[in-house]
Amino acid sequence: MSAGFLSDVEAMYDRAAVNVDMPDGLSDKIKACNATYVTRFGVRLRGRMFTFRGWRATHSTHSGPAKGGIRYAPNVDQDEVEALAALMSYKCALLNLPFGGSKGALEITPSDWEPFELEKITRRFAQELMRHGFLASATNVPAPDVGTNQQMMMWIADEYRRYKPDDINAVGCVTGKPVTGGGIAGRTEATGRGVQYAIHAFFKSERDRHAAGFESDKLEGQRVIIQGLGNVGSHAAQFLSNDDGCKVIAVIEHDGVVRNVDGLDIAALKAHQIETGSIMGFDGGASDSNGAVALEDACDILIPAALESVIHADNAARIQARLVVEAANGPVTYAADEILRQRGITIIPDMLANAGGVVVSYFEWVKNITHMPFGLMERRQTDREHRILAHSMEKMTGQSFPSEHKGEFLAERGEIDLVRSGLAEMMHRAFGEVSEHVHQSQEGSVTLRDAAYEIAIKRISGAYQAIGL
Ligand SMILES: NC(=O)c1ccc[n+]([C@@H]2O[C@H](COP(=O)([O-])OP(=O)(O)OC[C@H]3O[C@@H](n4cnc5c(N)ncnc54)[C@H](O)[C@@H]3O)[C@@H](O)[C@H]2O)c1
Repeated sequence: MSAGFLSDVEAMYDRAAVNVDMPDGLSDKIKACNATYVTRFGVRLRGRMFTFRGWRATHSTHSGPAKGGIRYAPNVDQDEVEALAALMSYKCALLNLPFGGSKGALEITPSDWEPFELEKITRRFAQELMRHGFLASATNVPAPDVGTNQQMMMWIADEYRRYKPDDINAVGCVTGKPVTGGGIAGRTEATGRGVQYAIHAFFKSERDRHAAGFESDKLEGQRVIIQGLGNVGSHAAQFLSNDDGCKVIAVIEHDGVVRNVDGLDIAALKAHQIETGSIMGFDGGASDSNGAVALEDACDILIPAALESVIHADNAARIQARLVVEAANGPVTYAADEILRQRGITIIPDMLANAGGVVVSYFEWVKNITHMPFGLMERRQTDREHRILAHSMEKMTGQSFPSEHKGEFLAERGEIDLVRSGLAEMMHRAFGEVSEHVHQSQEGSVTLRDAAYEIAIKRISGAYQAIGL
């Protein structure tokens, strides 16, 4: 829990909402969280009863179902869940996904429990959610977040399926499932992949890149610092170093930081973390138990991918990165956002930077409720497409391109290719819209964050006005 997370999200909303033309009172309606369900349930374990506390907040249902992850952490609270649910509403609206926003949490330290105990607790939590209308493919669809994974999503889907055997869309009640359990290829790494695509889109945009002081559009050699080597952080770090040639010079975890100015081997560091339970002591870099201070190390791109409110009024003045990419939700407080803005440091905001997860969750949900395989698509060229292709081949090769070759132009693409290309397209399109909005506004006064909020608020307001609200 971080004090002020909800009020920070609301302050960011307010700063943008004044620029959106809305009828009186509608702005307050959009900002408010519709409903938050609090549950306390008992589970018999280790010969006694343990009571757990959980939340599921539905921020908006302007478009349905409400979508958002479930977090397992020891220090969660209602404000945190409501802040995260609000961010989900804005993220889905920005990406033009047909979802409202929701988020859930369970107050628990997952590592304190054996897998079979976690299964019992998760299934019991799922029962509470479904009984109270906070779980179903048509109304409320969770996904993984901090402390949860695809196994837990599968337990939730299975529990729901047992409870509602007559719901033909049962498996679509949750996303982020294993592929063999109705999931979709590429979901596990989707948020990290989306972070990479958001950075690609930024570097492709000359005006945004120049405004942040990046001359070249090359990512190769850019010095990156990542906080959090969990699902999102480890995938983003791997993609940026392996595919793009970035140098990940520091990885910060809850118990310290590992640095290497020549760039860390992320796969080896992740293997070390899995084996020992910590990144500390990795022999491919220098470990230091004072992790938080490494956010202030010199670098080009800083990627907080762990928790909210880690860049705040007390350290924002010392951040040296030129670009901050919010892979985590809410890592920059409202006060820090103002300081970074004044210092000319660019932020790719959370609702854009980490939207890859919900985009691919959307693909998974569509696959589940349509009961159609996603991908495995065979597409035959139309005659016209074939003629255009044949003509350009003739021009390129100087050879004639006979029509009997037509049969060779079967395009077959698997699920992972479709997921990746769909994600890339949606991330680039969303970045383009946000960037365009910034540059159509008065230069300097509107940031990428303001623009993202304004676009999202406008869409939600349009949906509410369409039903006469
Ligand atoms: N999983 C998703 O698909 C997804 C989608 C969108 C946004 N997010 C956001 O990304 C962030 C990370 O989520 P995740 O799914 O990777 O969680 P995760 O549990 O897989 O990983 C979080 C990592 O952060 C580390 N950590 C915890 N406290 C820390 C601290 N004080 N300093 C440094 N590291 C610390 C943990 O040890 C862990 O390795 C969260 O803000 C989450 O809401 C996740």
